[in-house]
Amino acid sequence: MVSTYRVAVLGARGVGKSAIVRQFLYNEFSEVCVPTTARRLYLPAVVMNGHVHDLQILDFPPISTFPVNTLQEWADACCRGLRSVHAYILVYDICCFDSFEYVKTIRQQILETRVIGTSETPIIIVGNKRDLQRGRVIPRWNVSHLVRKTWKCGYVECSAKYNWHILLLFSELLKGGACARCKHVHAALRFQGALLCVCDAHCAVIGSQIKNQGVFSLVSVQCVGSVPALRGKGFPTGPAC
Ligand SMILES: Nc1nc2c(ncn2[C@@H]2O[C@H](COP(=O)(O)OP(=O)(O)OP(=O)(O)O)[C@@H](O)[C@H]2O)c(=O)[nH]1
Repeated sequence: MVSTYRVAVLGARGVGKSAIVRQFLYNEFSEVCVPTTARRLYLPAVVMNGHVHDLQILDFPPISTFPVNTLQEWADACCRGLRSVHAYILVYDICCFDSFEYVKTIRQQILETRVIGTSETPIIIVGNKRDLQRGRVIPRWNVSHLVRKTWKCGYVECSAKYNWHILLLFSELLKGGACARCKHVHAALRFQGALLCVCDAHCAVIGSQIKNQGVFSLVSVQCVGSVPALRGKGFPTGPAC
């Protein structure tokens, strides 16, 4: 069966967490700032390098502290599921020093409180709003060196606005985590060279843009129910299907 890979997206207010997720899933971007007030769950399925992965992407509102234990995690509705994810995407705005400090703090708290046996949980640091490069507050090399060499985390800069490096970000994430766990995936579920996103919330044909970013291609974003080859293969389908 396809294994589910749970990913949490965290960061300070307004750094572009939701914009990154929505650009990845729906190829859309809005200049309007709508603050996230509750945790949002997205359930895409992606195919990468011939393997199907069920993803759970959890877009969290800014949290004040990472929950230190399960009790605290479940007492705060905004934090639910945060400690048990398989990977963290920590987003900062390259033009906002405080948002990088936030990422630093949350990363430290994750390390200090992480569940025993999850020491390998990957953390990817993301510098968003790369299109506003002129307003960058910390030189790229400094951040990249700190994150890669000292923290031993992945580092990606992207622009949700221009859909720049968004696929790269998710491909890095899958390469570092989900792909390593999916060696058992059945050959019948292989679809070469395609990345297919299925969102159960919308469950409709969303787009058919072809993108090539080396590691995988986004061939079409559509409801699995409308892809004959995938019917009956155990994929999640929403009510509209
Ligand atoms: N220029 C530029 N603006 C961006 C980019 N990504 C997001 N924004 C803008 O930044 C603002 C905040 O984006 P959101 O995606 O709502 O940020 P967020 O981190 O989810 O916000 P909260 O959940 O409320 O903390 C919006 O006005 C977006 O249009 C980007 O890559 N470039």
